[in-house]
Amino acid sequence: MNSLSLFGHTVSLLTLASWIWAGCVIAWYLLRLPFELKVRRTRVADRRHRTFRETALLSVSTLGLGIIPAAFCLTRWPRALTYPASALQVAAGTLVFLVALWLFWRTHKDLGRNWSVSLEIKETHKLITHGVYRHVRHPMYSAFFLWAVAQALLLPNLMAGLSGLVGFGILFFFRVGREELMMRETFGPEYDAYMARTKRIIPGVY
Ligand SMILES: C[S@@+](CC[C@H](N)C(=O)[O-])C[C@H]1O[C@@H](n2cnc3c(N)ncnc32)[C@H](O)[C@@H]1O
Repeated sequence: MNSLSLFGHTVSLLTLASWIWAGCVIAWYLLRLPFELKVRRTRVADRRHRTFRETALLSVSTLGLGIIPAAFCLTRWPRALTYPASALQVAAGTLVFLVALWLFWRTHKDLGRNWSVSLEIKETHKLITHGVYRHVRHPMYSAFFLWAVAQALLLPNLMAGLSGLVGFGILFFFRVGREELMMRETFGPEYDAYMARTKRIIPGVY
């Protein structure tokens, strides 16, 4: 099945999957907006870790999770790497994106004013170890990985589908060690103990 009827119109599965991807990405930023407005009023104590390298990593991630898939949804480029969409794949991708959205919202609720896009420490920074932070140290990164998996399922194109896993994977693996070092420098034994009882992104596994 490569097309279906929606409100009397025939829509290809690929078009539907592109709309779902775009809708979930818009929802992601709308969910973040109130938290982003709130943290703007929180003063930063340490921004030594907000380096050019951080900006480069954020750009690579945005390219893989946003720009390349958006270009595919709008232009179908690169056509040669597209394969037939399957309804099961689109349904699974939608489900994974919904779980990612929930987890992303939950991490913002738990982190509150301690959240920042890049690596920094606020003046009133508190170590959060409750809510979803009880299960893993980096649940927001788990949510981003789920977005990347959902993208791979939703977009039947080898480049647009997999660019999220590559782009966010690069950000994660080059950032996570530095973030943990920054947290250990700030919170000392409290963070060491937290590290000893939790995994990074998958409870009990990694
Ligand atoms: C983009 S957020 C990601 C947070 C976390 N790595 C995650 O994936 O859920 C990065 C900022 O969150 C803050 N942060 C990370 N873990 C934290 C924790 N357990 N408690 C409070 N702040 C934390 C750090 O100050 C860092 O600059």
